[in-house]
Amino acid sequence: RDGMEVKKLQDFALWYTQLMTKAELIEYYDVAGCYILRPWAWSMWESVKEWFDGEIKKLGVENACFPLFVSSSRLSVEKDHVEGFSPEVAWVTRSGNHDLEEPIAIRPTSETIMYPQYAKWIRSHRDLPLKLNQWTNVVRWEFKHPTPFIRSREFFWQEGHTAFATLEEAAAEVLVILSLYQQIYEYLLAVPVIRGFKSEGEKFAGGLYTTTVEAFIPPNGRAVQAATSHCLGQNFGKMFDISFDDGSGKKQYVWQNSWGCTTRSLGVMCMVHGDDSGLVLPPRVAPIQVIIIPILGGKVAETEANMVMAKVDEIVSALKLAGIRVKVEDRKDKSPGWKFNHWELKGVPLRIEIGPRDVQNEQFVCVTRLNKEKTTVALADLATMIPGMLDGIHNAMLRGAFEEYRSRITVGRTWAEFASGLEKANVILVPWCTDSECEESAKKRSGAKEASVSSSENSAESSSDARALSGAAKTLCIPLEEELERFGLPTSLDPSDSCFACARPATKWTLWGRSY
Ligand SMILES: O=C1CCCN[C@@H]1CCCn1cnc2cc(F)c(F)cc2c1=O
Ligand SMILES: [Mg+2]
Repeated sequence: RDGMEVKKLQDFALWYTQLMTKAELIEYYDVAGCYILRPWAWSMWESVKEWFDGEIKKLGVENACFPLFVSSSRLSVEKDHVEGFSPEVAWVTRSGNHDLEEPIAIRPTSETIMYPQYAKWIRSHRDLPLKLNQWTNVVRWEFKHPTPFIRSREFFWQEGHTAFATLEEAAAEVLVILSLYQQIYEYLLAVPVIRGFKSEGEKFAGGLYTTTVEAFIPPNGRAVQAATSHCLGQNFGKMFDISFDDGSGKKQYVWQNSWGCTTRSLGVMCMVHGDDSGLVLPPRVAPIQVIIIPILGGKVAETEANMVMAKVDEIVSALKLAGIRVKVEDRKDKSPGWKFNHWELKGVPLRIEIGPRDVQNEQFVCVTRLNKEKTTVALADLATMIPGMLDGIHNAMLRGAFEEYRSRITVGRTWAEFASGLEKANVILVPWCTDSECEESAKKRSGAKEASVSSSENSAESSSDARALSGAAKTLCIPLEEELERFGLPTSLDPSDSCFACARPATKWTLWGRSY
């Protein structure tokens, strides 16, 4: 009953929701769209947070904590910043059985909470740059199909909010943060992502431009925005009068950025790496990296059992000394077979099996979760072998996912090639004019009945899941040139190249696809 009951490519949505509870990451909750994050999940968020927090502190970013609540008048300071989002705002209207004078919103993001204070703190160029971040939870009352980690009404994230005297400084930081996000995914989670710019139609409307890291979910061929780093320009400076004396007595508005990465990152990792036996965890965030299972079958004499457990204790201390997160699975009421399945379901990267004969031979058996490969290792080599094996597992996971992502990118130049890429549930790199009208009509045209029906036929997306997620394609990003090179994709466009969707001249290679 405890193992996975559905295969990943058989019904991907069902596989994922089952995986969430069977791997003890999540418990479902009686408020729709909200989930309990159990220790196995929270520990991985803590690993992401520990690494990223260390990196932004190297950049001089300081953490702070602003209030959870925002008054209605404060929230709606700028119409177009909030009006499109207002259906998502959750409100507190009562305390006890008394209505509040004025309803109070729960923060969906913190610009309107932080920036009036920025205006008070920033007066002179000497007050710049101001670089604050906060690790918080936010609430957005989404109506789309909730999915653990991927889309929930409450989620955890960090939100960075920085202010500079010049656009050059802001523009540089946007890309530095974007590369840190790429490292969260590739260095910590072994998930390949493509860095790029959002189109005018997909960017954060309150900002100047938006950069993004886009991940890919092979089973249903959908892309997912994995983190975002916006250059806000002087828009919020003008909105909140965040200005400074530039030293010559002249008043200047600040140039700002804001950037965020959420617990969605954990869902993306589970989707990309999980298999029919359960989670496959990247070693750098695995709460347990090595599980030791002593093999003390019934017939083993007590003296032998004591000998094995003594050796197990030595192994544990050697691994802990090497900084490895290790646990001994020595429950008496579970069989070895049950234990193998359980820790495979939990996704622990390495399993060590050791019985009396292994101890006599001064060796142990090591099983790699990723490919179930068994190797016999000499006990003497333990402390040097294990860290290297874990790095090897990470690199193999990243390489495998990278090759899979690359294999699902169709390069097209015409609408027909674009549509056939969509039909294969791929993402498509096409020459595009970057015109917003063209984007809107191409989105509609791609969502037309015939195009969307076939997507569920060619991917593990069940029909119910296909309904929950739209069949239309949209722009995902305009990849950075170095990303096109890294993926072995075309980088240059001829002046004669026309847009895949309209007659205008194409100006940018652009990634399109269905997305979450
Ligand atoms: O995406 C980020 C990174 C972290 C800081 N914020 C930016 C922009 C957030 C864009 N956004 C996104 N969602 C929102 C939902 C709301 F209900 C609402 F009132 C406002 C927003 C909203 O401004
Ligand atoms: Mg949203």
